[in-house]
Amino acid sequence: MATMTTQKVPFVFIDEHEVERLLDKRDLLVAMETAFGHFSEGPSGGVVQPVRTMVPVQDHGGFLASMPGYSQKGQALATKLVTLYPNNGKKGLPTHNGYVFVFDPSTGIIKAVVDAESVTAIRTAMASAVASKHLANPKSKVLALLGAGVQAESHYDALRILFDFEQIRIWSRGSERAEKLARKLGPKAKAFSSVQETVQGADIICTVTLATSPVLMKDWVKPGAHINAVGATRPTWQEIDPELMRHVVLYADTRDACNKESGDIIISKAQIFAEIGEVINKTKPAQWQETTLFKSVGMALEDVVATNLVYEKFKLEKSKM
Ligand SMILES: NC(=O)C1=CN([C@@H]2O[C@H](COP(=O)(O)OP(=O)(O)OC[C@H]3O[C@@H](n4cnc5c(N)ncnc54)[C@H](O)[C@@H]3O)[C@@H](O)[C@H]2O)C=CC1
Ligand SMILES: O=C([O-])C1=[NH+]CCC1
Repeated sequence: MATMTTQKVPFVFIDEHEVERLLDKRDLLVAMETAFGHFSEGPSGGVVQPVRTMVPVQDHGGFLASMPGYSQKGQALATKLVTLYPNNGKKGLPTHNGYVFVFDPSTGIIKAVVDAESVTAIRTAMASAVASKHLANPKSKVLALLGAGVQAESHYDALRILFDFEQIRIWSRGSERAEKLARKLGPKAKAFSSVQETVQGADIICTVTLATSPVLMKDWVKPGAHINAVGATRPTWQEIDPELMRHVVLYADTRDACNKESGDIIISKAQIFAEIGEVINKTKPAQWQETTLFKSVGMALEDVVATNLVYEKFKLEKSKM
């Protein structure tokens, strides 16, 4: 065996509690907006992010996703390994599990292993917040959450940074979970038993379910509303009525991934108008007075940006000890 001349620095392990403590949501909002701009700039933006690999684990109804990404301008390199097992919910287990592996881009040496469940919850919601900042009415007062799981709660946490909601309406298949979340979010939140009632008149609608067929219908959506469509990340899965998909001004986290992975886009044949990064770069307009929909399937870049912030904060705290 070859002898090593230097000792590798051991990597740190950062669990979900530390992620929640270290990750400042306002910092993440700014960092993510900047990174989306870099992504949609093309090669000069310095982002490398292939469309992820998804391995179906068919006999167990699950998926393993491998999501590497690099931001040259942010000097951040990471890869997430995450599983999606929709049936885990029925067993009382988390439906998304995994870790983000954070590397030093100058040496390729691993610096940290970070809990992916918490990172995914926070960064996905923050991507929707960035989109809502540009695509929703700034005076939005009524938020509708379809789904009452991890993403429903993190979406409320992220969006309330930007909007002063008067009502938070929650629907979930199985009303118990919606009622539980409504109690947790406080007096402005209320559980509803029908999707139509939940979304009627809502300014911002977030679809954060594990549905595989449409739950949100065109005629129920107020003209000028903004929708963050976050679930249905497989080519045969849908959350949104195809009529609605064709009727909205459609924005995406990334064209390539959404055209490959989003059943809502593939099945409806709806055309993506712009990436959110193009709106940020002002190369495409934010048509926020129209009915808009931001389709996200998830970007490695979001994990790269979020874990870089977590690690830098961790290092800063360590240096002061
Ligand atoms: N776009 C992105 O970047 C990301 C998207 N996701 C997706 O967001 C969605 C929500 O994720 P989590 O909140 O973490 O999941 P979760 O398991 O915590 O919650 C799922 C929610 O969907 C409901 N649900 C389950 N099956 C349903 C069905 N057939 N019809 C209607 N509702 C159903 C559950 O009752 C629950 O309220 C999932 O589709 C997930 O894969 C998750 C992470 C990142
Ligand atoms: O981006 C992501 O981490 C995921 N998108 C769908 C399942 C997990």
